[in-house]
Amino acid sequence: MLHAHDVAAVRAAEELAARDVGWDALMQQAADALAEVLLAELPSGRTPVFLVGPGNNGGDALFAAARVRERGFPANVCLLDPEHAHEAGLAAARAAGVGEVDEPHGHTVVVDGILGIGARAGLSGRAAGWAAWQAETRPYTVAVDVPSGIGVDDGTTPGPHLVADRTVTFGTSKPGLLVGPAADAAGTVTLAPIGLGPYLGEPVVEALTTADAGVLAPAVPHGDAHKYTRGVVGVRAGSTQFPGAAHLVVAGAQSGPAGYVRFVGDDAVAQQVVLRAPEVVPAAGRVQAWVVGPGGGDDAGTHLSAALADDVPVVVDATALQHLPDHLRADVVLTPHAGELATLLDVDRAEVESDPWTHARTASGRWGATVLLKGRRTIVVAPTGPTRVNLSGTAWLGTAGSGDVLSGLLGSLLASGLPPRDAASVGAFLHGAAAVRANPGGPVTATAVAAAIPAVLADFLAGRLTGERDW
Ligand SMILES: NC(=O)C1=CN([C@@H]2O[C@H](COP(=O)(O)OP(=O)(O)OC[C@H]3O[C@@H](n4cnc5c(N)ncnc54)[C@H](OP(=O)(O)O)[C@@H]3O)[C@@H](O)[C@H]2O)[C@@H](O)CC1
Ligand SMILES: Nc1ncnc2c1ncn2[C@@H]1O[C@H](COP(=O)(O)OP(=O)(O)O)[C@@H](O)[C@H]1O
Repeated sequence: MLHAHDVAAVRAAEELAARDVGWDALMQQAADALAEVLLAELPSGRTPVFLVGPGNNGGDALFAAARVRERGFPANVCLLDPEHAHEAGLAAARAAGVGEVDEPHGHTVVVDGILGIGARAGLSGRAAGWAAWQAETRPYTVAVDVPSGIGVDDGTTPGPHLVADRTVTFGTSKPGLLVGPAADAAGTVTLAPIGLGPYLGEPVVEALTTADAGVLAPAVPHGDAHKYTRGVVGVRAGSTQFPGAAHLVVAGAQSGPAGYVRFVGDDAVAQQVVLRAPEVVPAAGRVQAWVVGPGGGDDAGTHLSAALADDVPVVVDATALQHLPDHLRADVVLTPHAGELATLLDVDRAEVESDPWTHARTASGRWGATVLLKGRRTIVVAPTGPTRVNLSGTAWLGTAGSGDVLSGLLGSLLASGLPPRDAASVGAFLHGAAAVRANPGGPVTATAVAAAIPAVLADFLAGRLTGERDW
């Protein structure tokens, strides 16, 4: 599991760690880790420019520049505010023979040490000018701790900021490196442990990795399992207008760990479902989880009420999202995309896209439900506990019907006994990985994604899942 902590938590951990080892030791560890990445990573034959701000982030950059120079490589520094540069860092850089330039122009490799977690989002003045130059010329850029100018705690980018190819972050990840538009500005994130671990509390954001198969443990059938103990998932989806959605939700439901799929809906649609998927039982009955909404017709509200009355976990997607009662429960998983969440909250889609985490939390708070906000980095917010962000998948997954497959898979995971946060986050993770598996580097259909899920799930359980992301 990857973990991210907010600025207040990092500050508190820093204080505690510094009491034990001293501030200078923390900064030297950060600079060491940064220099190692730079030495391994910087394109040879080009002189990097280290952009240096007034705080400790600039200090890290200065010490790292000194190390790079000491190892025989060229390095220039460019000070945002020479009067306020980190004193010891500047002395070290000068002693090592680092060059000093007034402006970064002409450099094709940049180390961004302008601002770190002490920054307010949005750069101004000279730093904003550097951001504009960087956006125009696109030098290869490594950010120190965070790209300067992003919203570190919320993942927003309300003003000028740098865009990195790689970010070397210290101690723990930060929410802004994982969620929202800021995460796109971070590039590939490398975590440099600097000994903060023992001092950090519960993270605010987590992300599953290929090593987290443990979350699926409650869903794995044991020797004496049968189809009912594995869980029954009920599907209330599709309509005569959108019969395909019924097939896709069923395909998603069949791809997961549950042992039994029921379908409840229009008779003609039910007949078609059984023709394509003869394992499905087209009759109401006891279920351990419901999926309601994809391709739903005029009766989507009735289906939602019926599913909620059952007092089992319910996945609410698409049409059913238009019929929410005032209050829901934590085991109800709402699965909007940004447009649907905007409608639910009566805001513009662009507002949701510019600050997805805040909007997902607002919806979770308003309905008391678990919210899975779909997108490039799908976000899962439950009423309590850390947010989960999904880092698997591919932009090819943005294809009609793939959300229907996801809702079916989520229903299966819930029916098999996973708690809502785990079901939603591992469902998004497997769904994204299946899209890559179905056709690495190319287009996929929602049907192909569903077909790829069982093998991806098996590889995940066996700890041999690779290539889960192609971005
Ligand atoms: N995590 C750890 O344990 C360790 C952390 N370390 C490193 O420390 C970094 C945090 O350092 P930091 O606290 O000195 O803050 P930092 O980000 O350099 O900036 C503060 C300065 O920026 C200014 N300023 C703020 N916003 C601004 C804006 N929008 N536009 C313009 N200026 C703005 C602000 O000025 P003021 O707010 O006073 O006006 C102040 O002068 C952290 O990211 C990591 O790299 C490591 O050394 C080792 C251990
Ligand atoms: N750019 C992207 N990168 C990765 N995944 C994406 C991207 N765009 C969409 N997705 C994923 O594709 C799925 C689309 O779901 P949805 O919008 O509900 O489609 P539909 O309603 O057609 O089924 C979601 O799982 C979403 O996270």
